[in-house]
Amino acid sequence: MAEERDDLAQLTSAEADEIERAAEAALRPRRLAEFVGQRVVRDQLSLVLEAALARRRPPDHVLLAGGPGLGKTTLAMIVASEVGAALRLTSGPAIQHAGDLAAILSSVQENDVLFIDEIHRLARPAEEMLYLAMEDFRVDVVVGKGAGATAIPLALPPFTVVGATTRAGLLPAPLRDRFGFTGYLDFYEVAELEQVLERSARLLRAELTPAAGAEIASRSRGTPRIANRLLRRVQDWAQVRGSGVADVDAARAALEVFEVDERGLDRLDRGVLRALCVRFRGGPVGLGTLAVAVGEEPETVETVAEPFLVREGLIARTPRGRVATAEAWAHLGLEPPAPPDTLFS
Ligand SMILES: Nc1ncnc2c1ncn2[C@@H]1O[C@H](COP(=O)(O)OP(=O)(O)OP(=O)(O)O)[C@@H](O)[C@H]1O
Repeated sequence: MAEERDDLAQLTSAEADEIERAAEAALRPRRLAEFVGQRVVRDQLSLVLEAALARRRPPDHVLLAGGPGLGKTTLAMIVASEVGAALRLTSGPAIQHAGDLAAILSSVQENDVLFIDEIHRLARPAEEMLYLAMEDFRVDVVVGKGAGATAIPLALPPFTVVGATTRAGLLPAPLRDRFGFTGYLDFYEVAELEQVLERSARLLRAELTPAAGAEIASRSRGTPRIANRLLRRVQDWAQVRGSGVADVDAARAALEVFEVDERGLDRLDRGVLRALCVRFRGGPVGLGTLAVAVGEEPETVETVAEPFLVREGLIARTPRGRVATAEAWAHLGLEPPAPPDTLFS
């Protein structure tokens, strides 16, 4: 019975994920000119793509590094559409064995853009196969097993790999070196997120007031995916509980329902801060211990919550671990513990 309930919960969350993905896909900009913000990466990429078009050659391999939801997949799709190429999508975790990658590579067509999400999670043998494919446009297909196995070299047509990673530091240098260009995506400014929201509201036919756009943008953790998601929740609130217009009152009410505070911190962010301050008395504490305390994977805490909390000046990373700043205590409305040497003075 409990198992059945678990299955049901899984199914509904999988369905919910599917709905979120579809909603996200509908809002993706298709051309570089529609892509808001990230001026440096946009300029660099536009140069790489224009040069490739002028030479009538596929663009150099591109690596996109940056936190979740900052636009890596969107940019990969834009690379393909700007050069009129077909896009093929895969991801590091989906490629368990070198054979999986060999199958993908051997079906690549000339000029294709092969997008590999979470490329830092590729298995080592697949990584080595990818170096060769990226550099020499060749893949060695192994036929047979054991002592009788032979590698048959297969020439590949010229194509472009676009890799995406939330953790560029984990990529081995030989793989990083095979990319002709690396674009680093950073958090967005509030004004840029306002532009993202204005465009999304237009596509969703939502009536979003500029003040509500500003309110949502300032609480979106510098991330377009979050801005779009919050917009949909505000639209829900406006339709169900409000006047239909996504105004600033609807925005504030909806964000309260969804537990996004005035600085944009969500449940996970606050959970991390609270654990750090209350349970570990402000730290220093290691990432793994902190992750266990909030019931999350260390990678989730490190890539999703921490970069934003560090940028906001709420957490500091020290060689001995994470520590809460004075601002973190103030944000939670708590008093930091007195330093030990003042206890007896
Ligand atoms: N610069 C941008 N302008 C407009 N919309 C954007 C921009 N960047 C991202 N978005 C929107 O944010 C959503 C998430 O973007 P995307 O899927 O490209 O992020 P990602 O970096 O690939 O995330 P992940 O690492 O989780 O795969 C998309 O729906 C897209 O529409």
